[in-house]
Amino acid sequence: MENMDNLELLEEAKKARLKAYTPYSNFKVGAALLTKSGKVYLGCNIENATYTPTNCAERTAFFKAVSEGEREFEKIAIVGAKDGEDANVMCSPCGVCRQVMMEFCDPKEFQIILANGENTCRVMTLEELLPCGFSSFNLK
Ligand SMILES: O=c1ccn([C@H]2C[C@H](O)[C@@H](CO)O2)c(=O)[nH]1
Ligand SMILES: [Zn+2]
Repeated sequence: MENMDNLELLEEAKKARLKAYTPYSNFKVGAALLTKSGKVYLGCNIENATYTPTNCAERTAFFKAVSEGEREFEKIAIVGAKDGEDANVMCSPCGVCRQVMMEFCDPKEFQIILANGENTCRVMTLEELLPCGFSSFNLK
């Protein structure tokens, strides 16, 4: 699936969203992460009764991929909404997830695909979502 387009990736994110474990917020998120080699890793949010250990969909997808040896990423599609509401509403990644993306992605190249109400999407670079981000380059 090397040339997977943004709408196809969004469809994968919607499938991932069906697996979300959200008994506390009822806000379900799905993410589909495309590697440079063309593989797709899906993630959903996973909540916890003590709240803090909750993992976002985006980080689930990244951690699954990284734990399988992946290090190079092209783009991620994200869909999120309350149960029973339109999942094509724009759900942008939280600050913690943006920082995790910063660890593995070129901020000028990595694309974040957000769905909107018409099921078309807005595409932003990581740099646009996390300007002046801190990364391993700062520690060199
Ligand atoms: O981009 C986002 C924003 C929120 N959440 C999750 C965390 C929590 O389970 C719920 C409400 O914040 O949505 C994500 O997975 N990704
Ligand atoms: Zn997050």
